[in-house]
Amino acid sequence: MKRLILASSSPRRKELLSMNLLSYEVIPSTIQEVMDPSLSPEELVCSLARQKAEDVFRLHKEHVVIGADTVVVNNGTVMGKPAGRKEAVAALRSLSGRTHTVYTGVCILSEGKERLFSVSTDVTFWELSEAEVENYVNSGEPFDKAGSYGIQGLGARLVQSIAGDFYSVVGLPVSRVVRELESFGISAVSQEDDI
Ligand SMILES: Cc1cn([C@H]2C[C@H](O)[C@@H](COP(=O)(O)OP(=O)(O)OP(=O)(O)O)O2)c(=O)[nH]c1=O
Repeated sequence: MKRLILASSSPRRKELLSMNLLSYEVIPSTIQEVMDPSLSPEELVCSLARQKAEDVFRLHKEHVVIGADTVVVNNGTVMGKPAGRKEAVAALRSLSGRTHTVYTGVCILSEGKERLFSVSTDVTFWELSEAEVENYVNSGEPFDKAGSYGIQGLGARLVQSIAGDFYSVVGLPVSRVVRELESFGISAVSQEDDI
């Protein structure tokens, strides 16, 4: 039977799959993420998701592999994870009082079959004071996250509203993923199994 492999080191993606799927294995990809400026945000996240999935699929062709990538796009600027404190502070200042878009690309691969798609979600931030930005960066939460915030954590208080899939902002549009996985013969946990 085909097993599901999550080609990701993201604890969030792991959690979101755990909430919804019977079993899977985690084998993070080792690709170097390069932000190609000639690509649209949709093309960029799809390309990176595919590179991650392909990297792991190469050695596990008998299974189903899923890769994903998330970026934040604010006023035309594509933001990944911050390189350090300064970049995190600058990113949060630039997001303050504005609406940005979070793009997550997903690639699901099995022998002879591929599904590649992206999901976009608009997120509006409250106007942030300098103290709020400093305190949030001091929490350490921004450093492993695209756009320097985590909507699922302390970052929740920065967010005024969202339009779209919350879980896609967190790193995996899990309801769409579960539906797509059905066509690969991977089914979700039933309510009975869950209780
Ligand atoms: C905007 C946002 C991003 N993120 C996270 C999701 C992703 O883990 C991360 C974006 O970086 P990615 O490069 O997409 O993923 P990753 O490096 O964490 O993991 P891998 O490449 O091994 O799959 O930002 C949140 O957790 N919450 C948020 O609100």
